[in-house]
Amino acid sequence: MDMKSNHAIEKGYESISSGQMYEIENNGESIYSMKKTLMMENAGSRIADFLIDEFKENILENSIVAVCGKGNNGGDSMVAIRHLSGYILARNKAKNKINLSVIILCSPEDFKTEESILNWQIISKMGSIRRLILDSNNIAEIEDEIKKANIILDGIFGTGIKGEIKEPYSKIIETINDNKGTTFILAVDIPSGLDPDSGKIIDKAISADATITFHRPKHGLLKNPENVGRLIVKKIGIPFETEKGVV
Ligand SMILES: NC(=O)C1=CN([C@@H]2O[C@H](COP(=O)(O)OP(=O)(O)OC[C@H]3O[C@@H](n4cnc5c(N)ncnc54)[C@H](O)[C@@H]3O)[C@@H](O)[C@H]2O)[C@H](O)CC1
Ligand SMILES: [K+]
Repeated sequence: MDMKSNHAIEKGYESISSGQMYEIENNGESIYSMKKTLMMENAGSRIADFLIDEFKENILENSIVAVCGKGNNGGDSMVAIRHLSGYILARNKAKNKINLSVIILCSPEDFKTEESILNWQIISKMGSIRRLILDSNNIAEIEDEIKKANIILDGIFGTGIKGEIKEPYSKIIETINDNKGTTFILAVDIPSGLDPDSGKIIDKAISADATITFHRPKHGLLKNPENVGRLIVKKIGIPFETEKGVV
């Protein structure tokens, strides 16, 4: 669903707070045994489907770069790249190296959740995907990869953003924004650096062409069209019953 404006809010897509979203996710896992790995898989596949739908055959040639933080926002983005790799390789048999890369702005040991560790393990075994890792690649290489991208997945921060943005995240956000106009910037869940509830820019934030968010929009996404761009909301199979007592 595309939210053209704040008024086109259909039943079941009314916005919620990030706290309510975490409660719903935790209900999904604790009451309905819907592991977060399943939620992440569905989120990542919705991102891939959106890009395939948006770019059609051009997706085969585009350089797509996922810029990942160490939280589950980065995890969603890694899932998306895996789905895109399968789609592109199936159509590009001649090419064994496709134009997909994953940049992780941390060291692999920094991944904490089962779901993001698992998705890094999968990605790190896929020869079709170029990987740049902050603690082994220098910032210039990472910035160069970002500058060459036709499509950037902003997977740096989602609802877990807190306080001042530390380096090198702040610089990377700037580098991504410098590409606006020549690169399609898709924010995963929340434009990184935006407060998910107030929509305020904490100190620096991604200025996205579009934001794809999961389950329901968070309040802040309806308050900052400048950074959010086109808002797409995708359900990811979390049982509706998880909202009982929360929404
Ligand atoms: N809503 C759903 O159903 C699902 C949401 N998913 C995705 O999960 C993220 C939230 O994941 P979480 O790990 O809680 O937070 P982030 O990915 O945003 O991680 C933040 C990460 O960054 C560090 N950090 C926070 N503030 C700063 C800062 N100011 N400077 C530097 N570093 C910072 C912090 O330590 C964390 O590690 C949500 O947005 C969705 O994208 C699920 O994957 C699928 C279901
Ligand atoms: K993001």
